[in-house]
Amino acid sequence: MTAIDDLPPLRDVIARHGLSALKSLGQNFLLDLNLTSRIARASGAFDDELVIEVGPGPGGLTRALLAAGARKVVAIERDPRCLAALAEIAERHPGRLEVIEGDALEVDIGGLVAADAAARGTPGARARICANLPYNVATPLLVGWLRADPWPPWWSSATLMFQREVAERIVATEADDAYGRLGVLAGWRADSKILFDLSPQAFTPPPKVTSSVVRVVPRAAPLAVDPDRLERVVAAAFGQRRKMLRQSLKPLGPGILEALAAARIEPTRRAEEIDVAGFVRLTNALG
Ligand SMILES: C[S@@+](CC[C@H](N)C(=O)[O-])C[C@H]1O[C@@H](n2cnc3c(N)ncnc32)[C@H](O)[C@@H]1O
Repeated sequence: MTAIDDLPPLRDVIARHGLSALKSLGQNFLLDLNLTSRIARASGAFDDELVIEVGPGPGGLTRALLAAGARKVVAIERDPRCLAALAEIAERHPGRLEVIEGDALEVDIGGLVAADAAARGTPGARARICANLPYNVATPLLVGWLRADPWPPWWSSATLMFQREVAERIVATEADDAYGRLGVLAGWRADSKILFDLSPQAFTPPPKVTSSVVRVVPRAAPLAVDPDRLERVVAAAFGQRRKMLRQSLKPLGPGILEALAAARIEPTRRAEEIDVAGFVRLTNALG
């Protein structure tokens, strides 16, 4: 295993701080520093950007991000047992690691990024997200980041670990079986790509499924539509995905056939056949 810093091996850190993995917190740790370095590098060149990491755990990926040249990492961790291990990393990299104890779903991460930018006199500067996400909150976190307001958002890219099945839903288009609500939201606001897979054995303890690293880059100018209304239309359409749109969209109220015509979509089509631009046209036509 390649040494990326002079901190002790992660297995020793875990043993010393009693960090037995908790299933309830989605804890599957990456202890192979070659792999954490690969994920950190997949985030791209850090230049002078801030990096946001959700769920640093014992700090394997955190160490890789710092070694790869992140100016500063802000890491949000829910498990207080991990704080002492992370403090050792912060001590070794003065001023470059800030650890926030809390639930990433509750923390105002955009506010933290704005505060960092203001303190440096670079208002509007954005952050990269890089994380081996806890699987139980990975999708809600990504959905929140994709729905950020204002847009373009506070993040310039996100390099994230997901279960392979979720990764496929994120990158899916109307040509794919995995296409659904997540694919429409991600396709509307971002460009997403699966970079590589990791087998369960890469993690301690191994999860039941294969994982994928996905890179998500926000679009500068997504098609204009109200996110809440788009979400309502897409939810209705995919709520009955095998039905024709003229049927599945009925709960949205009157005027469905007229809106479908205005959006140039045959009423006999099904949700899984409609691309992102089609859903945007339909939502705007529904008014
Ligand atoms: C899959 S582990 C990844 C740990 C570490 N980054 C690694 O790669 O070895 C997920 C981490 O997220 C933390 N976590 C779980 N839910 C969280 C939440 N809602 N907010 C912040 N951290 C959370 C867990 O305690 C755990 O440390």
